[in-house]
Amino acid sequence: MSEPLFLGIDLSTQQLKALLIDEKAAVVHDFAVGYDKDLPHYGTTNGATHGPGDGQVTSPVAMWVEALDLILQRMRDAGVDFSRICAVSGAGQQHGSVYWSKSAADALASLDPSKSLLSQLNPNAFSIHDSPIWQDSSTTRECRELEEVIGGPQALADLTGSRAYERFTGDTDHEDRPDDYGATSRISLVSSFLPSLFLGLIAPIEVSDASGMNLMDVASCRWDERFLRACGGPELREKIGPEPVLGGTALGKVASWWVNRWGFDPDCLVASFTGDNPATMVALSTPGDAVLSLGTSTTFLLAIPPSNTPPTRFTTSHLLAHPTASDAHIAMLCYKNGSLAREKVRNEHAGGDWARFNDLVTTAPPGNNGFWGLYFPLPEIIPPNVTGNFYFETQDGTETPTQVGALPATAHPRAILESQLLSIRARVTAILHQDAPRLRRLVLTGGASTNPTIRQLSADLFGIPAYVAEDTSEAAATGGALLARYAWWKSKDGTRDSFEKMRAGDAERMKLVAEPDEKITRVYDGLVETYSLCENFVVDVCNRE
Ligand SMILES: Nc1ncnc2c1ncn2[C@@H]1O[C@H](COP(=O)(O)OP(=O)(O)O)[C@@H](O)[C@H]1O
Ligand SMILES: O=C(CO)[C@@H](O)[C@H](O)COP(=O)(O)O
Repeated sequence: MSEPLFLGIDLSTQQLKALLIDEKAAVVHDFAVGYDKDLPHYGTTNGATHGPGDGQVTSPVAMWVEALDLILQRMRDAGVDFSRICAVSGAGQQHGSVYWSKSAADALASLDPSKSLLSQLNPNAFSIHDSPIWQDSSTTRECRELEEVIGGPQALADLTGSRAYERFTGDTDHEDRPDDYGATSRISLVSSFLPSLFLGLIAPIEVSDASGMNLMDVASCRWDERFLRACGGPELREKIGPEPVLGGTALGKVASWWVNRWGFDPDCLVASFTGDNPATMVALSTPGDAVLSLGTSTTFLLAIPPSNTPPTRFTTSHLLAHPTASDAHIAMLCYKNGSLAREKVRNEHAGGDWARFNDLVTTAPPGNNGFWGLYFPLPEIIPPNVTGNFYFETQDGTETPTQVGALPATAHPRAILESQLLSIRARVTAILHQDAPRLRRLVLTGGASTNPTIRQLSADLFGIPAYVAEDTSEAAATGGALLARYAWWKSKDGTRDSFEKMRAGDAERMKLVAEPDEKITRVYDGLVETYSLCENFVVDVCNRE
């Protein structure tokens, strides 16, 4: 009998990725479909469509379905033996939502193996064809209304783990399309939409990803009627489906479409998928690690172990339920202006070339000769809703920044890296749980984690060694594959429980990529305050406008 494989799918902002691991968690294959490049007929920019309304950002749900059809074809063309896959799970960009029509359940239950998913599901299985995604910032009014009903931002954060954020699913605006909302039978998150396709029925939402909706009580991991009523009226309870489940819960076996079209084993398990950030934690985090995910967004993630002291809820960061441990949590900072803002600086000031960008970073010293740049091409999450580019100088030897109209062209690459990372550093101490072990490693992942200059600057600025996974920068898909393996491992013996026990025999596949230079770390210790002064200035200006 050939060795089992486990499939992890990650539907992230710019690409769909599929990764296969073996029983020892080694990566065997990985595949990707880039939305802009491989599916240009949807006309997305970096996987998204901006507008028509102010701040609205969506992705065509049909594009995601077609990406799945295409990645399966690529896997077959590369010789993947689908019958070896014992379980599938995965990850989805957080907060994005999919709206199933009233005929979706029948369409999913009767998929014809001679036809693609796209041709059978699009358009009729969906009541809304443009799925709101995490880059949306159009729902400020809904957010403030929800906070007011619940008793303010802190009260909402205490209950759901986060104050109301524009991208959070519960705050999505349905008022301007009551007919489409009325025609919706069920609402999935991206992470529950994918397993629905594998199962041939609509899957429940998973607890950690449910924490990004402002609808779930983050302590009990159950939907809360108060939020459901405030966000979607009485019918939202039905549309949202059953209570959330833990990540890696076996939900059933693959539908016959997968067996008959692609040759999956009829016993292949489908496990609950989670959000891409929680899946990244599943793949990478061990106690004492901080994870810095440099995908489209930048996220900084800390595992919060089970504790007698419940984790503090902040209105500036998120608290998520942990996907595999019902009594643990994840603290998260999330920035919208991550890779795309860096790409913009690279294109405008480094000829579109990462090597040139890196040269410019390394020719300037830490502190960038007193040149500061804060870049928010999209309305930011931290600090909330600031937009635009802001430049400062501290040239007179003092730490007080002065706003200036421009920077020397060569100063931008280092300026953006320093300001993005100092924003995180300025907030880390606050979100570290009192029982958390001292941070010993910074684990980097996502597209930009392949960049050696970004690795070194991260290690220097945080003052801890930077690591990456040995065999892939796709941590979310790896976490998904591990959740698949977890569901399969548990299914073999009813006494098996914890995810850590399953991982106990696995080799640790991490490599050290940058050691901090103490002298440079000390320079950055002294720059946190200056960064905060620049940021406060930006917040004041944007709030005045
Ligand atoms: N060498 C590099 N240096 C810096 N950033 C890079 C490099 N290679 C890729 N990236 C960034 O990685 C981003 C994509 O990361 P990825 O993790 O695939 O995103 P997502 O999972 O959100 O779709 C791109 O937007 C690009 O800016
Ligand atoms: O909004 C968030 C987290 O709250 C984002 O991190 C999304 O989950 C998108 O992730 P990437 O595509 O950047 O990995």
